[in-house]
Amino acid sequence: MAPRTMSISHADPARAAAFEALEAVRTRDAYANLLLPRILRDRGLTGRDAAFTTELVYGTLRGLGTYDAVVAACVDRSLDAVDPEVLDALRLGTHQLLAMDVPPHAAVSTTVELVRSVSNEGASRFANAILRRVGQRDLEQWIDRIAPDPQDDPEGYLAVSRSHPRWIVSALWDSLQAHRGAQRAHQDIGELLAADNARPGVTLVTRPGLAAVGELTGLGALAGRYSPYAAYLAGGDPAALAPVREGRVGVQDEGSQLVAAALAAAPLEGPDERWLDMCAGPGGKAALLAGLALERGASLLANEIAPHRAELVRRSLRGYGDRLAAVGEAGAVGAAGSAGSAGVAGSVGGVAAAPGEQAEAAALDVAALADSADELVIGDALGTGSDDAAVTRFQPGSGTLQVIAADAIRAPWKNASFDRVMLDAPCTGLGALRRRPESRWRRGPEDLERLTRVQRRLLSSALDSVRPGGLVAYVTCSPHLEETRDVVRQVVKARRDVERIDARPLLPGLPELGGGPDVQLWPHLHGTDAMYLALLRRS
Ligand SMILES: C[S@@+](CC[C@H](N)C(=O)[O-])C[C@H]1O[C@@H](n2cnc3c(N)ncnc32)[C@H](O)[C@@H]1O
Repeated sequence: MAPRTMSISHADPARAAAFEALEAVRTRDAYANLLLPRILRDRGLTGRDAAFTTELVYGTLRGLGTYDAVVAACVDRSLDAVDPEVLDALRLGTHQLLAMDVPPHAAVSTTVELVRSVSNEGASRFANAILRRVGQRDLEQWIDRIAPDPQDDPEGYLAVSRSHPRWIVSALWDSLQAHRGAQRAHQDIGELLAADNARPGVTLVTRPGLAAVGELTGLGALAGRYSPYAAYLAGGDPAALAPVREGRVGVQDEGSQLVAAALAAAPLEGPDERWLDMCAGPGGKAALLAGLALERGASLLANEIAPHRAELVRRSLRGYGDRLAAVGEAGAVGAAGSAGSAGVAGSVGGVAAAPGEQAEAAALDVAALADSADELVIGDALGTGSDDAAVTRFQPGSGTLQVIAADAIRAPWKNASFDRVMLDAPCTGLGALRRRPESRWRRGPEDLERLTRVQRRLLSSALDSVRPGGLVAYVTCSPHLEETRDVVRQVVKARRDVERIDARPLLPGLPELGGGPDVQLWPHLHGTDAMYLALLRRS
């Protein structure tokens, strides 16, 4: 990347940074939300320039489907025949012309300059001609002109006008229909897709026992609408807040908070001492569950197949380190020690991240990370072994936390070991498209077969792991019916020991939760990611 950075350094710095990000997303499968802060830092962009670049990158990636259709209508060849670098620049220019408050002459001239610096004089003349055509209409006029007739082809119309791949429009519409009925689905689909295109605000989560929402409202945040642990940050960098740096507060979508809290709140007969988070990386739900477990003297085992993500789980739990050390339990967090064959992630209490690392970890949007490519790691394919020694160090009922790295399909713990199990399964992430602007263009329906096979196996393993009478929460950040309702139905049907629980009363105050027993949250209705929750009891 270094030569490219140098070659465009004389172009407008904010736009050059946006171009660099777009190119990395296209060529290296980079994640914009992880990459952009580094690019901004490297180029010394702050304040308004950083905000401009961020909007340019996120907006362009979200609007890519619409913008490509507009550009395609302006060129006399297929888009495949346009130099990919020139096409990236044209996308950036189109976003400025159609969706940003940038004077048209500035949008065109700066983009032409950018093309000149990354390509040649001919390409810059080409870009100039195309962008002048783009600028002849506003977005609405372009959509009228290029999108299919909404009466003849409603999905095709929405795909172009709301910039989503058609298969995603279709999957989201099916899910809305299943949960809310045909009429509401028809009314809602446009709003849902629009919500995917709006940048979400930053939601904070207070770790129970370590911070309270009042501390955050005192710092200018607004108390969350539904989750008692949530606060909305009005602006600014969450990593700059002391409670975030200290690991007492995290960044987490309110929907993720609600499904974790629902599992903790579900009535349970018998002991309530051993909790398991089966697929815990990077640790957002584990950190909330940890606090809720500790409040009642229960212990949490947080498991994650990928060792580097188990390390993120460990970091997300770091705020509990001192408390646990003070309890002084044998085998408490801190006892797990060195890695076994499965890569035990190590102790929470004993490891202190360097200050820089802490700030970086704090700045990570855990909900965004949950959909990184790693989530498609499939346990059985990797053949990760187990670490029985690590699991036996787990001390139920003594208020301990432990992080291990193992394949939950070949669980290293004994059957019926746990009272409550969270299974936040690897999924397509279609419920969090607003957070990951590029992900809609990366996923394909072909991902589903592999994912649903893993999801079924993980859910069977979760049900084996919980004791009779114990509870399993099956959660995805996707509303796709195949990886939510269908997975649960198939697994429950194949067993005689599972009862479905109505999850709706466990999310008090939330409107429009549908007919149950499962809960599907929606960005356009609840302001959360489209989290799915099914609650199951093993009989
Ligand atoms: C949706 S993410 C979990 C997000 C997490 N619960 C949170 O709130 O931060 C799914 C995780 O499951 C992990 N995973 C995938 N297959 C697994 C397996 N067989 N065993 C354990 N973890 C697995 C992925 O690496 C990924 O970190």
